[in-house]
Amino acid sequence: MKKKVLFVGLGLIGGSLAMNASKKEDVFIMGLDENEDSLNSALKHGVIDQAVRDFKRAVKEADICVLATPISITIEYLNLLDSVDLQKPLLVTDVSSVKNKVLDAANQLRHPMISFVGGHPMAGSHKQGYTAAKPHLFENAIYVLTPSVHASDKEAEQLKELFSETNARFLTFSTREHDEMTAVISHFPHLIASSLVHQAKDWQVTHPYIEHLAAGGFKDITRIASSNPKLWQDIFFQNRTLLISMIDDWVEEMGKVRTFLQEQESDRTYQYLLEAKQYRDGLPKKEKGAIPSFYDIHVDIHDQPGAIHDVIGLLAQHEISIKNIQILEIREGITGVLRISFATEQDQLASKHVLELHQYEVMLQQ
Ligand SMILES: NC(=O)c1ccc[n+]([C@@H]2O[C@H](COP(=O)([O-])OP(=O)(O)OC[C@H]3O[C@@H](n4cnc5c(N)ncnc54)[C@H](O)[C@@H]3O)[C@@H](O)[C@H]2O)c1
Ligand SMILES: O=C(O)C(=O)C[C@]1(C(=O)O)C=C[C@@H](O)C=C1
Repeated sequence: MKKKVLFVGLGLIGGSLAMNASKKEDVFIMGLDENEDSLNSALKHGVIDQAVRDFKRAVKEADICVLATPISITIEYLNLLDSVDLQKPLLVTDVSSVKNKVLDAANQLRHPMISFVGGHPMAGSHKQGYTAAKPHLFENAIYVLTPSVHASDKEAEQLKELFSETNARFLTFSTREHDEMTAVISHFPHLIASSLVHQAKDWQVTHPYIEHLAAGGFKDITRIASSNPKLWQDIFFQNRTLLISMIDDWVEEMGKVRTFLQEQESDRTYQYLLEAKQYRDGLPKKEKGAIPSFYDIHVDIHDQPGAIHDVIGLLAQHEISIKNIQILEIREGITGVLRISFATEQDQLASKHVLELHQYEVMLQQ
């Protein structure tokens, strides 16, 4: 018999995960989303087998429930679970970017049929909604698991199996470790990106031309400031305490740099920049994932004649040679994805640049 999986929230993350789970022949997917357009599209594309609207009724039928809504809503759904008259075991997971309050709610569940293993795929985008979902979003990404008190390795293995098509790499951390690391590497950088945009906006009052000078550097470092503010408001408040202490550390750090400049300490300034460069350059580029990767990019293309030819043609014009090309996904009526491999990082970056100049959406696979 097929395993029944209920996805609550079919946005960027829920939709992308459902696209992967739907590749499994032994899985029947139910989808629930307050956005009717997302539900209908997911049904039409075969990403879900059934659209449902009543959470309590649907969750009774499910073997696994994936909560992929904004974090505060995920907690509301978790709080409903004890009042459901479950007749069979239910494995619940989530995708929330902050784990503390989610795990508090999960650990408080008393229903003997429920087990909970928290999940957080460490990949995403500044875009939102089902239309931004992509099956390859998590390829070679880290997928953090944070088990609750109501879970064993068996349940974690079930999730790894359900999401094996993502080609993500699963790692288990405690809630605390997870929230501290994501505060440093994801949430605080987001806050800084937004603050840099505010600074530019303030300067624009006296320097109206400033927006036209925004080139690669500013755009690279502030891309994430274009994300959904509602989602990030939720993330900031869920990880509020850690973020406050990181703001204090940052102010102290800036004070240090300010002194270097004030006191004209050019050697220490150089050393500061050098150490940052060395750490940044040393970040792992190729995590060993399930797919052996070269220097890959993923390019979104439209399902229309000549689409692949156009991409290859552009790269050929710029004398960038391709080592391998693969169609990852083309479903009728939705964007497809090409994976293109290069021999060198230089070719990888050059191809991204060329394709983006021609309005293609390109993701570097690192
Ligand atoms: N965006 C990212 O980069 C990213 C990455 C990893 C994890 N996450 C986490 O994933 C979760 C979802 O984020 P997302 O980026 O997919 O957002 P999203 O806005 O793309 O998707 C959220 C979905 O939840 C639906 N929804 C909202 N309220 C609902 C309700 N009460 N009942 C049913 N459906 C409801 C929305 O209609 C939408 O389809 C968040 O918890 C976030 O922390 C986000
Ligand atoms: O790539 C982006 O746009 C993201 O912001 C993705 C990102 C991140 O890397 O910080 C954001 C939030 C998540 O919880 C995981 C991943």
